[in-house]
Amino acid sequence: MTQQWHLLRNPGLVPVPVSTSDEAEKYGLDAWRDFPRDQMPPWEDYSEVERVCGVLDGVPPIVAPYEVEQLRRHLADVCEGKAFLLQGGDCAETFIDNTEQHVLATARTLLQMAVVLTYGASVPVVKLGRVAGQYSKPRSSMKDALGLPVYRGDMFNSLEATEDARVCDPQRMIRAYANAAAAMNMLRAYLSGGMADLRAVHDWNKDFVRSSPAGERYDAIGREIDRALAFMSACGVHDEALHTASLYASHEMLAIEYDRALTRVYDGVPYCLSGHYLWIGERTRRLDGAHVDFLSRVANPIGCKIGPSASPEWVLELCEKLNPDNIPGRLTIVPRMGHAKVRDVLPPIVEKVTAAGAKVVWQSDPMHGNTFEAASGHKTRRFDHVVDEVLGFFEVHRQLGTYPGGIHVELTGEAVTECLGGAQEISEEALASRYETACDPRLNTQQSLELGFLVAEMLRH
Ligand SMILES: O=C[C@H](O)[C@H](O)COP(=O)(O)O
Ligand SMILES: C=C(OP(=O)(O)O)C(=O)O
Repeated sequence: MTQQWHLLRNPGLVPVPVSTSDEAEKYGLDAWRDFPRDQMPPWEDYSEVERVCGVLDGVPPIVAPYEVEQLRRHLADVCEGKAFLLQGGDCAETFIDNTEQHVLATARTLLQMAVVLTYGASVPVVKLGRVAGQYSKPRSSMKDALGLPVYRGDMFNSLEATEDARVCDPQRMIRAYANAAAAMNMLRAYLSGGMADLRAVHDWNKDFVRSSPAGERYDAIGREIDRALAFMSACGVHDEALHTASLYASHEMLAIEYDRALTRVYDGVPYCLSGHYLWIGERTRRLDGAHVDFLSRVANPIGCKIGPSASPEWVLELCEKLNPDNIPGRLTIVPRMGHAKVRDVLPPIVEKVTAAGAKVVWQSDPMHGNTFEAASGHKTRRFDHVVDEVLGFFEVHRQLGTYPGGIHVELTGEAVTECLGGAQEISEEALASRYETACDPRLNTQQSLELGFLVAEMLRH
């Protein structure tokens, strides 16, 4: 199917489920079923999966097509160097942590980072949460350290360490849907109801600058933002944009049955409405595979992670497959090379894609190539390595004259101790004190804000 990108002509028109197999065939929405599929959950009874999907086929989706289009247009601005993309949130959202406190803390941290990044980049920052649906995880091994079937995310099984809890249960897709819908509902309400007020967000940042051991370094930017806000207020600028913000929802598109069940056709165009933006991970990006095929059929903006083994030729083929009409904002390429490799591996990829004229957003994921196991057995990352990978990503783009469009980080708005270093100097010994992630280590609030300030400095220079 050729993508039919268009502005939404009638926002009141209702998207409809793909109810007949003829219709699904027309859009190729079930073609993925015939392709090789990595990370396939070991369902015990596929007919139960189909029954659950039958329920999800008829529910109201989590996001609306006009929002998806809005995000795609914002990402087109990123593609053209007129905006910057900030994406972040839990590695793995869990049902138990889907509380107001947890979800709003993530949103608040993203808003705080976005303010300093907006100032550093002097362009709007597009905010994309790993929220309201990040419930599935690709894994490197099928067994965990205890020899149990591995945890695959709350969409599939439970983190609890028993054989029974690790059985993949299709009913969990219904819980994932309900939790995602509740989180999205609450985020919309708070973000349009005062939480995103620029002055309030800046005040939280001032608290951070006051309390951070590295506060002195960030004080200058904090004061400059203060002056800019005072200037705008003196000029009588009271624009709505100063009080509200849009935070879009994203998740890894791993549970294809779930995302397919939440796909609707709107005005002749299929949208996957389980989230605004979906990405394909490093472990499921094969060109002839089910994940790439499914995302090639829906009109959402999408991303693909690429690790150091991705060749320039392969990345170009991926661009042709996922964005045949070369629509700006449709495709984001997310290098996650590791800080020691990014400067060597990324340049030929960016050169090849740029020379071919392929329009993509380049976004750095400085987390996934920098994971290692501490002596205590905790999976961790060093804050310095994270910063260095972003720096390397910026250096590559500066040298090539291309645009470093954004960052994608695993973070939480809570004071966890999962990543080493930062101004708080979290040590290996301290990791155990608040190590709460269900999968990979996240930057805590302070480390996230510190990263925001450091990236703002990079953007200014
Ligand atoms: O978040 C990404 C992956 O799901 C994660 O890094 C896999 O972790 P594992 O290597 O422990 O399976
Ligand atoms: C699995 C993830 O990343 P990657 O595919 O890059 O390992 C992720 O971002 O959750």
